[in-house]
Amino acid sequence: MSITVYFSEQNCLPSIGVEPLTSTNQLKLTYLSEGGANFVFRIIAQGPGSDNPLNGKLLRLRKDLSHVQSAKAQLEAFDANFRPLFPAHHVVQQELIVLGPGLAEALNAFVKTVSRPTHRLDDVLPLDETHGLLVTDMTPSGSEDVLLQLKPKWLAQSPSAPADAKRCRTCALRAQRGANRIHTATDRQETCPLRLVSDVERHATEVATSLTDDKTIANFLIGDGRQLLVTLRSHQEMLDPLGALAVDDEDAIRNVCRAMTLRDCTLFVKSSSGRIEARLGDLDLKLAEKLSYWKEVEVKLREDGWYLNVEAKAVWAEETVCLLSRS
Ligand SMILES: O=P(O)(O)O[C@@H]1[C@@H](OP(=O)(O)O)[C@H](OP(=O)(O)O)[C@H](O)[C@H](OP(=O)(O)O)[C@H]1OP(=O)(O)O
Ligand SMILES: Nc1ncnc2c1ncn2[C@@H]1O[C@H](COP(=O)(O)OP(=O)(O)OP(=O)(O)O)[C@@H](O)[C@H]1O
Repeated sequence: MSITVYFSEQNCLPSIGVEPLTSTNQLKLTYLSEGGANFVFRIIAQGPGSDNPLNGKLLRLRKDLSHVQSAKAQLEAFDANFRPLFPAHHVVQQELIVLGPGLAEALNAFVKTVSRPTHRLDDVLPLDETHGLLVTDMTPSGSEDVLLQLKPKWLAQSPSAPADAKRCRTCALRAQRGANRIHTATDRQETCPLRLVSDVERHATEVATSLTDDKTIANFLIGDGRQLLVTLRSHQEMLDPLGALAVDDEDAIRNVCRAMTLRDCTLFVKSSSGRIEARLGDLDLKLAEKLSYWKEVEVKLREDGWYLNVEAKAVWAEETVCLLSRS
């Protein structure tokens, strides 16, 4: 299932709409996926061999939800906070695209016809958004291609954790949620981020091979890709050296938001014919409204013994995954 759209350049910006203009390329959009904040569409040329000026890019369009920023604001935040932190080839690139009149209405009708997560069926595109984002397409293109999509999460311990912790922030939260039978996608991976970036090769290798059966990707994670993870870790640490519980001034809060974004971003690793492309995505700046929630999480992890693995007897389980509990 697809929807036909027309591509053109307007004042040096790419543009798509539902009305053909002079010198336009006819393209098709198919629904790829969606999250809590955005819809993601594939962009396909109309016929085999046809020119696709947007080849290698996906269309990411924001949802009509109050917590989601406009495309321009998303791009500004990305440029100001994250683009400078990593080499360009290691980041999912973003650029603006103009949305023509009637496109949002057409896409809202289109997404009603495709198979989507049931809990997101009420989500729609806003009718007054003038722009979308073109992002680097990390989906596998050939049948031999393999994609690993993972959240590296907290690559260093939380500064709010006790010094003698037996669990890192990611493992502590997983244990706490697990006691309530709640498991996020990251929890289900059952990995410890500290082990992934451990200097002890055995730890990093075990985590990498548990994340993927693809040898080229596993070797990348413990080889050339390690530098990217270590850079990510150092930005997480530098932006939040004190922990959410200790911050109160505006600059520090802004940096915690940046650090929390880097602790929740996605690493896409694509292997095509032995070649690796690795990029960090989902670098959408988190908003300061979440600070009280992050503080609350830290207080509970500390007070209820999740960091120290001395949680209440009824829910106690010996920690076996976290680096801090292993030799
Ligand atoms: O609380 P965490 O560390 O599990 O991270 C949340 C993620 O959970 P997961 O990575 O799956 O374990 C969670 O991911 P899912 O929705 O579970 O896919 C969100 O990314 C959440 O951020 P936001 O509320 O959407 O801004 C994330 O919340 P924050 O990073 O803002 O705390
Ligand atoms: N650049 C990309 N390349 C390949 N797949 C992508 C890309 N960007 C997004 N996706 C796919 O689309 C899904 C939803 O996209 P995305 O995570 O950007 O949505 P979101 O609404 O911002 O998510 P969240 O719920 O974290 O706010 C991703 O989980 C991923 O599978």
